[in-house]
Amino acid sequence: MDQAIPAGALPHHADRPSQEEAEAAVRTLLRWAGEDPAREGLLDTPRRVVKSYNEFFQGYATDPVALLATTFAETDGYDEIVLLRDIRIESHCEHHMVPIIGKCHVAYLPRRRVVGISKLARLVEVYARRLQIQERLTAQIANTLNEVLEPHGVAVIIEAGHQCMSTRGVHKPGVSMVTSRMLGAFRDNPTTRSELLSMINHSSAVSAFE
Ligand SMILES: Nc1nc2c(ncn2[C@@H]2O[C@H](COP(=O)(O)OP(=O)(O)OP(=O)(O)O)[C@@H](O)[C@H]2O)c(=O)[nH]1
Ligand SMILES: [Zn+2]
Repeated sequence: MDQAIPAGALPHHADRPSQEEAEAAVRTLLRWAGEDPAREGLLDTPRRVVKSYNEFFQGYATDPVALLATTFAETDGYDEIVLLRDIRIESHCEHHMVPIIGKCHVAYLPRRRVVGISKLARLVEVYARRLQIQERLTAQIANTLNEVLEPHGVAVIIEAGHQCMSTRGVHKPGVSMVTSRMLGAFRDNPTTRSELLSMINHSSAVSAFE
């Protein structure tokens, strides 16, 4: 698991700045940008920004390991790939604090137990709602799933656009970054890996079942 930010870390520690301090910091940035924080349209902005940050960074308040605590053993021996694909990713880049938007595929090969599928999406959410680089986001999801479920294999693939590359800096819209973390059978067995890739690539039938 990541050394700098352990999966179970809850960085909402005792010296966390108060709501008032966070709002004052937003007023400082508004003044820095050339604005008057006292004008009518901006009076509520610090409160809204802090509320938004609370949502963007919710992931620090949840223990990802605890999310995967409920598992099911009555699977009649199901031991094929379980894949949740096209999970929307909304994260923020830790260098510029601007959005990373994309999608994520999470797969595992169950050993004995399976986890509720919503928990896979929640796991993605917990790590995405932190300041991230895409490589670490990918690795954290895969490592946590691997350590908690101890499956035969785990695969996480993320494709995302980084607004720090499209709306500022190098200004290259339409560029996506693709990262993957393959563990166990997905790493060692080419047949298992290519089965996963064909499952990811076949056209979706989900609208027929929703
Ligand atoms: N590897 C990786 N790099 C990222 C990610 N998100 C942003 N970056 C890059 O992080 C780098 C930060 O580089 P710096 O040179 O310190 O920052 P900067 O001066 O703002 O760089 P520019 O974006 O090139 O203007 C940039 O190259 C970004 O494109 C990510 O998820 N993974
Ligand atoms: Zn960035």
